[in-house]
Amino acid sequence: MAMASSSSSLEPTVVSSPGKALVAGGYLVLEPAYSGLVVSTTSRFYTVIDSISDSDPPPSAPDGPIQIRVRSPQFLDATWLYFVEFDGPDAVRVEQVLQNTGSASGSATTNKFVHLALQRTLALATQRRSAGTLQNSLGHGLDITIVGDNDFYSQRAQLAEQKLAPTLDSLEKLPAFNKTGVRLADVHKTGLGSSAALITSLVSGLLLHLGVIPADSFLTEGGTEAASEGRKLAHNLSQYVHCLAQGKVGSGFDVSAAVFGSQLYTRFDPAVLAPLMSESAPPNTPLDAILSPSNKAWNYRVEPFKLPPQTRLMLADVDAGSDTPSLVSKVLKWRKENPAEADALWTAIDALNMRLSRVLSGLTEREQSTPTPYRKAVKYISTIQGVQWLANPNITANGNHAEFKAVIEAFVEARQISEDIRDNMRKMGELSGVPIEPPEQTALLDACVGIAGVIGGGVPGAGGYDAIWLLVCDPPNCPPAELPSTRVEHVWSTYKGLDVSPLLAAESVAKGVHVERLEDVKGLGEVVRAHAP
Ligand SMILES: Nc1ncnc2c1ncn2[C@@H]1O[C@H](COP(=O)(O)OP(=O)(O)OP(=O)(O)O)[C@@H](O)[C@H]1O
Ligand SMILES: C[C@@](O)(CCOP(=O)(O)O)CC(=O)O
Repeated sequence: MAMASSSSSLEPTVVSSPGKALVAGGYLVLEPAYSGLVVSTTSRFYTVIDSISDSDPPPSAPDGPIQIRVRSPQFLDATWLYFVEFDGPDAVRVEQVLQNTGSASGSATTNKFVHLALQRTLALATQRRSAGTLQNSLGHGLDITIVGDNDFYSQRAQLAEQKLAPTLDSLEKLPAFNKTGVRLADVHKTGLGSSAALITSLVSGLLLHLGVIPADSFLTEGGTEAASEGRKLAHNLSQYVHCLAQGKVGSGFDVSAAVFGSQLYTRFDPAVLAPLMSESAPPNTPLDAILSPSNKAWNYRVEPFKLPPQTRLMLADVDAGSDTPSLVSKVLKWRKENPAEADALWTAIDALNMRLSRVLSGLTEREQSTPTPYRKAVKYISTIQGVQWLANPNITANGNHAEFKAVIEAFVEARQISEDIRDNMRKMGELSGVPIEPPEQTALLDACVGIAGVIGGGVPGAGGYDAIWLLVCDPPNCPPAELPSTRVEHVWSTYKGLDVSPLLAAESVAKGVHVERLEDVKGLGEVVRAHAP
């Protein structure tokens, strides 16, 4: 791979990556035999990397150690300072300088996700460039700001403080990168994959800023085949850092979505990371040979996916919360103890998941081949409940032809498949004693899929109590009051039994991690400058 010159310009390096919702394939996607359908979101994580300029030398002596200052301005006590020490030609250490932040608690916090991202990225950088070149790229050091769109963290308290109802309009009124008023350890996350998006944007930004990958690495789009070597390296390194920070090797669908965007994802064999999974690995552990895109052991598969035109993903944060790792361990324990029954169930669910992916992709093809019947069909079904979509015996009258009916039949099939997936995921939960779609979520989802214009829905990822997803018709030029999303919002805002709060996130059409311009991102320049050292 051609080395790029480091971006030692005064311009900051700004990189963003999307959040995610695993709409089909929870638990199955942990095994390479099965795939998961993951939608990347418009809600994104942003990393801004500035070089500490000569005019702003760090507090230590001008020729003191190289420093990396990291800030997360949305949180209290979320500033971390690191010293960078080069131990010989191919080893680098990144040590946190524990400073009294003057916080109420008086104690400095640590952040394993940030620390490991810095440490392992710089280690890889010294193995791809020379320590000397890297030291030049680092200069006095780096000033890094990381922020996530408001969706990643519950905004309930902020809405209540401003006496705003929990609606999409209210969420739009909140400041970008809103302060949470709490420490990271105390924030209510919403399940969009903050750690995966954070690590992907931070690692990708560092690789660019330090010239380890070419400046155009994230211009190409598409899945693994079309992706650049730089994007693939960012993927492998982000997967490694994320697994190390989380202390386990999950399926990696969240990092893959953060890197490549919406996709049908098939995991890599976790054995590829085994040699590196010790946090105490020596600073000069050889990373490049294992993490390089040329290492065929990275046998993940990414098939680009997008939701059908004129439909919209809706996500809700259900204020009940679940502990994903414990759900996963219980399901996998049951699967191990009941292999025959589990295999049959996994096979049935996988068949439904793959059909859902094909039917939704088939609808996109129909919009391209018969745009007018497609758009008329979406407009028609957006006004009536799913159970009535084929009820009209004269559906092909009044100038509507077979293609019109065929589109509606495809939407009916997508609806039926998502209901069948729900049935089987509930069965997985009942058999393993895990609340994957507990009764409270079933009641909420049943109420939602009965709304006119709603295609289907379910519990994303591991399920539990903390979120639901819906796919709804979203015809253009439709009065807001007649949109299915408006009807859904009303049901959510008046729902009794669970506290259901919408997220602004929709499906992102951008393909994963990409470079941003500071001035193009609403509120980002202000939040960076407001917290400049
Ligand atoms: N804005 C941020 N700045 C710094 N670190 C963050 C930020 N947001 C999240 N993190 C890091 O990510 C960790 C959360 O990772 P964890 O794996 O526990 O959750 P997750 O599965 O990514 O959560 P969710 O999917 O709900 O976002 C936090 O403990 C923190 O270390
Ligand atoms: C259960 C699992 O398959 C999905 C977890 O998804 P989520 O974190 O609940 O969005 C675990 C994994 O894929 O790593």
